[in-house]
Amino acid sequence: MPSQKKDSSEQKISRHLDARLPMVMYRLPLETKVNCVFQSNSKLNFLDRYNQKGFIFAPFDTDKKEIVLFKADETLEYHFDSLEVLDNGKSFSKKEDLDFHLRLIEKSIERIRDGSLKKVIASRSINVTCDISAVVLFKRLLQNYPTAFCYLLYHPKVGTWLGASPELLVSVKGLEFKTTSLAGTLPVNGSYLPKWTSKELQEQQLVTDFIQDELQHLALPLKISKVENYKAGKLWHLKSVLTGKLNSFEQLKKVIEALHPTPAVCGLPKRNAKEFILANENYDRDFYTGFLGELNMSESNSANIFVNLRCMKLEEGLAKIFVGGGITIDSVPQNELQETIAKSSTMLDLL
Ligand SMILES: C=C(O[C@@H]1C=C(C(=O)O)C=C[C@H]1O)C(=O)O
Repeated sequence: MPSQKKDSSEQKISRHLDARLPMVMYRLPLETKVNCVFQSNSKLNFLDRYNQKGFIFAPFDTDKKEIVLFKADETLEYHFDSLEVLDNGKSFSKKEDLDFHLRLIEKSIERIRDGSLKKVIASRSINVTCDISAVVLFKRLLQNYPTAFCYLLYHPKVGTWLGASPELLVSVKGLEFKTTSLAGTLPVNGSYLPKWTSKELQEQQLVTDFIQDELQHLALPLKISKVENYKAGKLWHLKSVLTGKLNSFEQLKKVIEALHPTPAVCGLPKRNAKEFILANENYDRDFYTGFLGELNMSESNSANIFVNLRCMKLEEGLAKIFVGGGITIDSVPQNELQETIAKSSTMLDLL
């Protein structure tokens, strides 16, 4: 793109951030176009109808906190040039409680053994010192994760969040909709394909079955693809794509309410898993494992909503990174702990 246009985009973004006004920058998977949404006042708006236009940001616990809507008072697009050199020096210090997380995993397995849960996602937060600007971190995200949904958002009443999500919650175009079942994690090992065990295959199947059950109540003719390997940064996941047709765009609300939080980020049965998470994790998930994305931005009756994973919240001199993993009857605690360490590298590699 002509550098003059890019400079003016960057100036606009800096001016908006300096004025402490709400804004979002995001790039859809495999695209180079970066979309910017600027809200012209600092009001905290909440979503009431899914036919509104803007960018939505939902917490994990939608019973306690509402879904934030960034209004698109002004929008701007530019193309990210991946040849920008964005070196990082890697100097940070990390604070995390690995023992607590190991105990949480063990407790999760106990609950699964006693029959009150079938699957639960145990997660944790890691505090890392960070004095890099949010915009620079966002550029590194764009450069490192071309296949992810990358975003940076700021709202004076919500904070600064950024992430590279591998997981589509739901996309709609006209009445056609798509969702994904993503679960099971193994580290990428050179050019070798992942060797899945029954643990990962089963935990991903639980997610697919849940989506199928939930969406059947909405009378959607659902097509389910074969399970495939899906690479997200340095991790492999198992993924199926589920597609169907809505009766009307208004059904999107019901679809999202039926799906969120899926057993990829919460567990089964949904209510017991959520209660277990809220009672036993030692931090507030806030917007991690919530969902976010564009609503009616490119055309009417369209949406591209992702699960808020591989993300962090920036605070004064600090990055809070959030990571979790699915625990099932076959989980080995040390392996599950290692999985969260591997997942944390998606954000740590930027610092
Ligand atoms: C919960 C996270 O990831 C989710 C859990 C996965 C798993 O348990 O294998 C895989 C992908 C995501 O659905 C996370 O990245 O924090």
